[in-house]
Amino acid sequence: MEEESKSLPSKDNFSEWYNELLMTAQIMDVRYPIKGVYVWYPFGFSIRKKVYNMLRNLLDVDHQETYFPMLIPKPELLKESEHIKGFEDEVYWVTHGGLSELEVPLALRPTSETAIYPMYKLWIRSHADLPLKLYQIVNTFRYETKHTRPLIRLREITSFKEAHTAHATWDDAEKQVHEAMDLYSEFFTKLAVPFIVHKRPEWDKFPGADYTMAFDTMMPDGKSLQVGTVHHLGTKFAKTYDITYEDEKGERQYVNQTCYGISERCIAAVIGIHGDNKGLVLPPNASQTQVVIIPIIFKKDDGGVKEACQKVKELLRANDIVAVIDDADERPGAKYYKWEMKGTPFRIEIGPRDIKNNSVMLVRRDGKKESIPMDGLPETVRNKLFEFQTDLLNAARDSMLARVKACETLDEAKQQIENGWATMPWCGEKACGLEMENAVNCKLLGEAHTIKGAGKCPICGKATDRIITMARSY
Ligand SMILES: Nc1ncnc2c1ncn2[C@@H]1O[C@H](COS(=O)(=O)NC(=O)[C@@H](N)CS)[C@@H](O)[C@H]1O
Repeated sequence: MEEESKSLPSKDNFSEWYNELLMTAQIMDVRYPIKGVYVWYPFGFSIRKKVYNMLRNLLDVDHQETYFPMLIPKPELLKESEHIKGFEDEVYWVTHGGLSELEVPLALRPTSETAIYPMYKLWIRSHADLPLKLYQIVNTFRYETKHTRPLIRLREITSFKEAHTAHATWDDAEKQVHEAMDLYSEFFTKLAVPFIVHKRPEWDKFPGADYTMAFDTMMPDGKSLQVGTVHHLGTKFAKTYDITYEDEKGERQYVNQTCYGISERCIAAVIGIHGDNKGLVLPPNASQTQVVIIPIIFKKDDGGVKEACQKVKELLRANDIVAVIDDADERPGAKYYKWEMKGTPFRIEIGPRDIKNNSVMLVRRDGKKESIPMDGLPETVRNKLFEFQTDLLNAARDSMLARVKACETLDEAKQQIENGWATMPWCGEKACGLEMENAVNCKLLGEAHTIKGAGKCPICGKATDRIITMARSY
């Protein structure tokens, strides 16, 4: 495919840089003729594949993967009133089969509670069937009216991982909420994406949920990106869909449920947070290729360089490190540019001098360059890969936390969210919360366990130790 050789705009203009990079690095093609619907380039899809395989491996420890229908009959979708209130203006409808109008309109799943839970009713009979922990990775459809953007706000969400669990008691479901949060923490840590977990305010929780825990990360423009959510659903859906089980005493009880979702926003976060003016910077767990080997040949006789490259590639692959040799007939500099644009974590340069010293030149994507001996090469490279992932995460976390600031007044908060997040005391009343959102023109992300403090609610003046985070959001 034709590589776009255009240079990137500066990352200081994040939105322009982000859009240009998605095309130049061949992640997603935004030219599909439906708003909010985009096309994966094969390279972008290789990132998705790597990232979602990692997510599957984490889930498959104690979940089972399955697949539910995309089409949902209107009566099923409308059953849970709070849920449908939250989604009715986002649902796409299928009204015809060929030339004939359908008797019952069918919704394209915006999320799959209303497709799955009628089946859970049929599948769950006794406490022995619990806990039931299933997930699927599917496309979902939401008629988003806010600004659509590839990987961030799509109308066809192409990589929607949704897990749906059922438990005997509210506490068991609460335990599952925490297990899901631990799994998400591990997943985002492996992607070197820092996050703060906020409990969403009552008025912004998932429609039909008891409460919502959200994983929020900060994009370079200071806006928050909700990259994952975990919802405690209590018995609301169980009562609506009559999902009951027979307990040990033979009595019928409603199940308690949770659901938790991650979409391709996790990839938007990796690209946005770690990328630089030369292109993508991919943590090893997000990149199909971890090391590209570049032969440095000056004259006809390559002095054994080609052979050495082959040996290094085989050595690394034998140790589960994905290495490729770029032996195209191109100047090394042109190769560096190409692989840096694609965000490959490491480059190994091998020239006659390296052969003589029995070493290779290891260049880390962020520029760190060092000569390492051939002896123990795979072990050294593996350690360097892990070091890179840790350095990326620490740098991103430090930069995010440096931009979260405790503010005394709403004016100060308004100023602060121009380029970061503000935290302020909040009495917990919805009226005050909504007034804070209006005054600062932002979203209240909610309260975070990790953010402590005390003060007076800026609206009603009541003393409180509840601290809330405010941010501009995607
Ligand atoms: N239009 C969208 N484009 C891309 N990602 C989205 C979009 N809408 C939501 N998401 C992502 O999908 C995650 C789950 O969506 S959700 O509405 O919060 N939760 C659910 O749908 C629940 N059924 C859990 S799967 C969100 O946390 C967000 O990261």
